[in-house]
Amino acid sequence: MIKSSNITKVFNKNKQNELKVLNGIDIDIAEGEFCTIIGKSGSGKTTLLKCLSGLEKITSGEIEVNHKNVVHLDKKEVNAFRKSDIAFVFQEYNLIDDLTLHENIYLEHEESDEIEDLIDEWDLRKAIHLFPSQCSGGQQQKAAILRALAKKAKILFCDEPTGALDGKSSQEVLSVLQKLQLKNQTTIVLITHNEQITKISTRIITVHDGNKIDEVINSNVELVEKLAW
Ligand SMILES: Nc1ncnc2c1ncn2[C@@H]1O[C@H](COP(=O)(O)OP(=O)(O)OP(=O)(O)O)[C@@H](O)[C@H]1O
Repeated sequence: MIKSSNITKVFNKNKQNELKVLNGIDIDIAEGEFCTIIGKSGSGKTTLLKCLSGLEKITSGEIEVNHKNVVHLDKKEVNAFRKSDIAFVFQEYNLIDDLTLHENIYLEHEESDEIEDLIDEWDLRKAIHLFPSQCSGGQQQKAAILRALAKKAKILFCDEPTGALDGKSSQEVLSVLQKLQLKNQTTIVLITHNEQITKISTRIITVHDGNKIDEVINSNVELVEKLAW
């Protein structure tokens, strides 16, 4: 489903401030997996996620996602791929400032009962017609996750999707992600600093200084509801 071979990423290549951030990473994630990427701040996790999802161009190597080689797509093809194959939850939410949370969530997709139910379950209704600047970080993060879920993509990339959420909200969000994985076979690749999330993952990849230094297949995956948050 998501396969990378020896990918490298160098920012500002051949300039004074050249920075090698990925040093040749191989990844092979099957359909329906819940894969977490962990590692210290600055180790290259976000860059890796952006490269795997086609948001950032790699310097060398190959990436195949959903049977498409995403490295050699032209701009139009990359846009089509991003629109149809994947959804991305950004660490900084990336909501549009002058649209309400509701407008952000349904920017590209029709209103749906599933999303409306989650707006209620996640206690977002009271903020739904406010602009991002009028909302808490947690409310913005929930809206960013709902915008990604509204796409119903087969692959979901999430960069610290519970970073701004308290324990209860984290559990609610992760429970929805786990259901998508278990029932719809959605493939989830998620960056986290939260140890708990590794327990609900099928695969845990550790990145350090741009290298994959560890990979664990978890044969004892827990249900979100069974964990104490
Ligand atoms: N667009 C860019 N231009 C230049 N350098 C960049 C760019 N994006 C990231 N970097 C650098 O790449 C390195 C890795 O950053 P990255 O955001 O991938 O790390 P991370 O592991 O996700 O960190 P965190 O856990 O703090 O989010 C950092 O040194 C960062 O400054």
